[in-house]
Amino acid sequence: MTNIIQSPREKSIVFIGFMGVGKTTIGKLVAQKLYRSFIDIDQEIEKEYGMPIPEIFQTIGEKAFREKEKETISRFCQQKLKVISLGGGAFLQEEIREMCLSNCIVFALDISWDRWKERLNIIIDNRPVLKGRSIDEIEELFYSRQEIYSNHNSKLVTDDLDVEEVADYITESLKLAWDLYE
Ligand SMILES: Nc1ncnc2c1ncn2[C@@H]1O[C@H](COP(=O)(O)OP(=O)(O)O)[C@@H](O)[C@H]1O
Ligand SMILES: O=C(O)C1=C[C@@H](OP(=O)(O)O)[C@@H](O)[C@H](O)C1
Ligand SMILES: [Mg+2]
Repeated sequence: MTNIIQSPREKSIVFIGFMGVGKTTIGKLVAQKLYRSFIDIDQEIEKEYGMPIPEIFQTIGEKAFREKEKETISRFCQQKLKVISLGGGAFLQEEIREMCLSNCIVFALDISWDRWKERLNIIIDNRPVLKGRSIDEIEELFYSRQEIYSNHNSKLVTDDLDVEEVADYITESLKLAWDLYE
């Protein structure tokens, strides 16, 4: 896909990373700090179907969800000046990786397995992909997904940072990079 957006300052910012790392929370905060509109791809799909993600998985199945995910990302990643948070499985699709990397600034949020484990209880109910898996299977999934998240323009390990600190760090580093470019 060709890069239709020229100036780095205008490019939309896309957050990627494993489920529960903070893409939705941080994306919303970064959007506020940059005065941009925020798009959460899962929330867009939820609006369209009028039901939460676990019910969408149950009703249409994961394959159809992945198609809808691709179609929704394709629509938003071609727009400029947005902050867009993807679902953690989106980057499994090569077409999604390509369209985001060619049009947007892709920011990976990373976390260690030990820290992530502490978050499992608060996120599992809304993550159908984690349901019914043992902790060992989830650990395997966590590590097997890491390679897809290495396709990024920038990355931050969030282990020792609260959400405000993460959002501030990202906002400031983006502004610095934009100033250097000009
Ligand atoms: N840096 C952080 N420190 C502590 N808790 C966090 C942090 N980032 C996210 N969280 C919490 O983790 C949970 C999952 O965050 P969410 O934004 O939904 O992640 P994702 O969109 O990547 O699945 C939320 O309860 C959120 O408040
Ligand atoms: O990693 C995944 O396969 C998924 C991640 C979820 O988004 P979050 O990463 O925001 O939890 C959501 O898209 C769906 O439950 C599938
Ligand atoms: Mg999310």
